[in-house]
Amino acid sequence: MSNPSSALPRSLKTLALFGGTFNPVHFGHLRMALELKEALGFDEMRLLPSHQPAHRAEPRVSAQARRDMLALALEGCPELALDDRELARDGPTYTVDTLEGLREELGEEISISFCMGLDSLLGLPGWHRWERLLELAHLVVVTRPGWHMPRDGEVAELLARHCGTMDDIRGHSVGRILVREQTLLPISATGIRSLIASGRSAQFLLPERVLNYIQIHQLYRS
Ligand SMILES: Nc1ncnc2c1ncn2[C@@H]1O[C@H](COP(=O)(O)OP(=O)(O)OP(=O)(O)O)[C@@H](O)[C@H]1O
Ligand SMILES: O=C(O)c1ccc[n+]([C@@H]2O[C@H](COP(=O)([O-])O)[C@@H](O)[C@H]2O)c1
Repeated sequence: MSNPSSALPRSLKTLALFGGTFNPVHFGHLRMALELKEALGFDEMRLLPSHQPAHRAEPRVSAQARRDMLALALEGCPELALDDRELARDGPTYTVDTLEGLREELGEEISISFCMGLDSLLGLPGWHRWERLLELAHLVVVTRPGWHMPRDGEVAELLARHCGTMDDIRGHSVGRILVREQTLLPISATGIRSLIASGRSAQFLLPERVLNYIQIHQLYRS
């Protein structure tokens, strides 16, 4: 007699990572991570601050301070975790290195998803060894207002080849791209930095504890 459980689709443990400069972390990031975790049912969602962002000028605020603000923001939120492994590596922070390290640590029998806004996906062909990324993880992409799915080019081809569902992500450890429409809060770290630099208030855009940290350490003042 056949085993009925053999007909069930495979279901792996699912880990999601949401990487960013987080300079500073704000409610847009936090809501995006929490909503993704709840809506897609990831077992774990980690926020991953980058050390020396590969593709932009080095932030004036240290990686340690950006990490500390993230830790403050996550206090009292057991749904989201901090993963500060990128801070331990010198040189430019490349996602491919992080994912290779995670694979070495966790093995092949776990589904890993790297989450990003659509703006980040459009820049993917500029990422270091970008073609390797889908051999190490899935990508979960959240559409952002003002940004449109490409109709042609490398990213459009990538989407067509790897497009998948949450069932695919649970059933495979790597290789799918899930695109999700989600309402994002219209908040940006650039906007917050410029408010503070011009002496205005950034209250209600980011957690109070993070704002206090910014005030105590006099960050982002012009
Ligand atoms: N308001 C937002 N809601 C959801 N996701 C966001 C929001 N802003 C940025 N993201 C996403 O968060 C990730 C990290 O972004 P980042 O740390 O650069 O934040 P940012 O606010 O865009 O910063 P900056 O204004 O300095 O570029 C990226 O994948 C980006 O698409
Ligand atoms: O690996 C790369 O080449 C690469 C290039 C650009 C961005 N990333 C990653 O994408 C995430 C979002 O980056 P950012 O700068 O928009 O906050 C963050 O985890 C970065 O390390 C990675």
